[in-house]
Amino acid sequence: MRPFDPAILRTLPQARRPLATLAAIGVAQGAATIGTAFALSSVVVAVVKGMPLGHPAAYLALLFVFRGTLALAGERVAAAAGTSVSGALREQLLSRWLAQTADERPDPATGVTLASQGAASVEPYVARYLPALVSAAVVPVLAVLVLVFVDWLSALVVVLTLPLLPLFAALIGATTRDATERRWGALADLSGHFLDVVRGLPTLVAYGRGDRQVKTIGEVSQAHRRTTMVTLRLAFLSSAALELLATICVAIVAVTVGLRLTHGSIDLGTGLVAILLAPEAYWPIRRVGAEFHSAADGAEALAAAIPMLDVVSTMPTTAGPGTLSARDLGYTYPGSTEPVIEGLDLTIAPGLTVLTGPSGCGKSTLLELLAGLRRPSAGSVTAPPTHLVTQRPFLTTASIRDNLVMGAGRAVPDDEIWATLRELELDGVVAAQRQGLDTPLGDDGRGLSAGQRARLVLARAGLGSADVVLLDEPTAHLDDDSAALVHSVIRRMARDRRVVAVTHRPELLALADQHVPLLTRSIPAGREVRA
Ligand SMILES: Nc1ncnc2c1ncn2[C@@H]1O[C@H](COP(=O)(O)OP(=O)(O)OP(=O)(O)O)[C@@H](O)[C@H]1O
Repeated sequence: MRPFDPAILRTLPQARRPLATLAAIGVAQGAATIGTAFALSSVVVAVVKGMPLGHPAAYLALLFVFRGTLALAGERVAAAAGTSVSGALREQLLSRWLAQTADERPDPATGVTLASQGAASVEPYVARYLPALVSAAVVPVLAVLVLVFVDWLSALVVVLTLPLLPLFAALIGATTRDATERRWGALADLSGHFLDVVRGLPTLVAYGRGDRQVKTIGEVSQAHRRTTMVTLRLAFLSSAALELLATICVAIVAVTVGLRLTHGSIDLGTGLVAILLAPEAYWPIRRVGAEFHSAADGAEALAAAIPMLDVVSTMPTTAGPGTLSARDLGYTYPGSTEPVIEGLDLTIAPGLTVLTGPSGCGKSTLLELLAGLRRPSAGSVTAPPTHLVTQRPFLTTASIRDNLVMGAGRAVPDDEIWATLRELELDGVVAAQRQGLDTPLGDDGRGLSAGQRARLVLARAGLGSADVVLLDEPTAHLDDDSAALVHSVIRRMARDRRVVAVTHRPELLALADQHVPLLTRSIPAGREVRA
């Protein structure tokens, strides 16, 4: 974990301007702090020597107001920068993953952790840690430079003792890095496990296995708690250590100034400026040390996210309008040694093509390869943009209308939507909802039956603009009557598009123009063309 990775400026250009503003504010704060030391010592000297207080007091008041304004501006810019950078990071991660194949994307647990907690933890990194880092780079240098002119002996003490702070901070940082990595891993485990349990909750409860998960989640949470406590302990200890060190260093300056004051080798004003300036040289570095712990998660998340944003991904399918084919296609799942598909040559003719084959032979995998969602391990796929309806189609928490027109890429008039719904006998279901097409759907289409969901995603495919529609078991959840209706819609859809459907239903097979039976380990068992 580096204190600052310049890659953040390249990958997240939104960070450049606020960071430059924060740097400018940091320099101004440093200058104002030095000015305050002079003004304060003038006030004290005036009080001690009975001189007029007016001017020094006015300067001091002005400087306090100026510093307050700078602090307010800094807080505002930092907060805005934190939110905008973490939002931009989340957006870029998601759009990058969407442009990648399923094999290249991180596993769901890592992805969810990085895009949620990871992106959120970048906020304190940008809003608190980076401004502190800028101050630490600017203010001590300014303070020491001024001290050289004011009192070179105090400057020498500061220059000799100051490096101890970053040295200690670096030593503590090295330990923190390992603890943060462990904490990050524990968090990803917890998120992944929680995600799996929430997904499988109905099944677990139905089989009376819910209680076991309570125990497992308890164990994973305890592991996360332990790693978090280690990080917190380190944070408190290191803050205390840096605080102590800085206090000792300031005390050395104060003692030397005090001794010289009693010997009369230095005047009160100079001595006071030296004593007031010395802490300003140490304070910004102490603050970096303190902020470092709350920002460590953000730095870790950025270290994980930036390489993902740098990956340039090309879609595995070559767009060829009017052509949908595979040549010597092979596919092996990552981490597996056994290919699921091997040496597959396939040309999909216009009309309706039905893929059949025993369970597990790779039909769904083949559809994902044709859709460009997976990168072939061997051979190639040539395909125009496709619309894939999977066995577990995606419905989002938006209105029915938004879910329907998601793949259209154009403004779809309501008449067309209702006509498509009517074709699938869904118009009654939607019209019965209080808000009609504007009715919001819950996660995963909650509020609709499995059969209604299957018909809704078919309506979405019908409204879509892709030339090729790939359907994975489109009638698996439907009764015979609904299946017959869906089959006739698919048949009509295949009049002006290429439709490839995976099915176990002989009724759909009977309507096919082309039949591609696949054997185990998807080698075509000879092609059978019906029409
Ligand atoms: N993410 C994955 N990682 C590793 N192996 C996988 C993955 N998904 C599927 N497989 C394996 O690949 C093979 C083909 O799976 P696929 O889902 O393509 O079969 P299918 O023919 O569509 O099956 P079904 O008719 O039961 O839906 C199976 O043996 C399956 O275990």
